[in-house]
Amino acid sequence: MSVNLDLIQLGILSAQALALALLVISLFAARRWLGIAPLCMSLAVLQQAQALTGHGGGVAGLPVSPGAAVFFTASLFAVLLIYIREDGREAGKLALGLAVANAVSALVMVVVGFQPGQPGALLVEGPGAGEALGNARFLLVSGALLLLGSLLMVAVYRRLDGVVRSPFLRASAALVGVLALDAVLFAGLLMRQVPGLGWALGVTILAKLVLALFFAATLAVYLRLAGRVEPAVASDRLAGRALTHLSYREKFELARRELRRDALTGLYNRGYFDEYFPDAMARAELEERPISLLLVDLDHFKSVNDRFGHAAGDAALRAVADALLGHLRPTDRIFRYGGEEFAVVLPDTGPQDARRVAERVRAMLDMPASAAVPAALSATIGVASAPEDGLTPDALFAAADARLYQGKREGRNRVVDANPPSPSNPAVVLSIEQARRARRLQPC
Ligand SMILES: Nc1nc2c(ncn2[C@@H]2O[C@H](COP(=O)(O)OP(=O)(O)OP(=O)(O)O)[C@@H](O)[C@H]2O)c(=O)[nH]1
Repeated sequence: MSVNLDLIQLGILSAQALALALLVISLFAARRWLGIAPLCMSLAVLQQAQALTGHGGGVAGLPVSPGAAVFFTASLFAVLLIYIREDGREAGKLALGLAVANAVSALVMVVVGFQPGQPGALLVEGPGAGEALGNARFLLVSGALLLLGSLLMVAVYRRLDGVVRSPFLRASAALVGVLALDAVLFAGLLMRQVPGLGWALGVTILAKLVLALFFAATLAVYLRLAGRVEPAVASDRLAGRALTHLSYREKFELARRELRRDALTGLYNRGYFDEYFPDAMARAELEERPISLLLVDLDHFKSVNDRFGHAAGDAALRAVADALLGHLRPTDRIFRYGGEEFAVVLPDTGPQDARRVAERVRAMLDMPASAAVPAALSATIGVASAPEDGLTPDALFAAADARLYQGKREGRNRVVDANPPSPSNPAVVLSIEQARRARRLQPC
């Protein structure tokens, strides 16, 4: 079996996808003035077009017209867009609304379809009872699949939040997964009688994959452009003005991000350290990878405040934060743990490398007075690594803290780690293994 899909049809389909993406984005962007109803109503109307193109035949060799898949994907795209820029509730309302609208349309078609020649038949001018029934069934099924697909798509997108940074990759994964599942379900429900199903299914999945990537790319471009117009994290100066224009979801994201940050330095704060560090350690243990913690404390910082004033002390803390940010890997997390104390989590880093990083940080913070820092600075650093120094966040923190204070006692401006390294003793290595095994056996 072959598909007679020529270049002109491909061109029409691409234009259809582009036009729908632009329509959805324009109506979505205009929601501030028009409300969300025009987008929802337009999508509800497009469901009819989807049923007509889908059920009313299409490309020879394919049981369902690719045009219907474009309409379907555009609806999913709208749900995802609303989820990202508004919230899950609003996205759920749209998906449910479309499923209900489809069910009502299906009912109307059935009623009208069974009254040929009656006044009501004018509503479906043309198709007879059989075709009206087919359309009704198509609408019901696609409404249900849209609802199911939306739930799944949002769940996948949410699951990848914080794991995959690129919105394009997240949206692609969510749309590809849902569309592939949709193709399989659709095949099971509607295409059973069609010969050559497996082959047609393959083509359908491939086409949906291309569609998913197209809509994900459109979404990423829109988010980037919209982000420029309405920055997700507003600057202090803009905050008042921007906040009034942000959606609830954007305000929530902004507040969540702000909650994790220290206001003075912009680094992550102690609250987020308490949330992040146990997770990072659990991940490291699960993947059997090392992880290290540096506790960095500035030396005699009180004298900076005392001699130059609190504002100069603040400027010095900001300079230290910038220096740390500039010298560590993007995967390392830097926290302002307390006043002049910083915590640095180094994933995938064992004791030797952690020592090297700590030495580099210490040398970098051994700063003479300059325009940025009013007095010479230095720092003492305590280093601890898992699994060698312990397998729990508390144990690792306590080890790094004890070494930091040892460094202070021994004269400051130094790095203290386990020296000699803890696992040099085979008994220690054994006890780490035993602790790991015991933890794995514990019920969740
Ligand atoms: N300017 C400024 N100073 C701060 C801030 N937070 C804490 N500090 C100051 O940091 C100083 C910390 O003093 P101490 O805990 O005695 O430690 P230290 O003087 O650095 O001495 P050692 O740690 O023992 O080397 C205090 O003077 C705090 O006021 C802040 O946000 N801004």
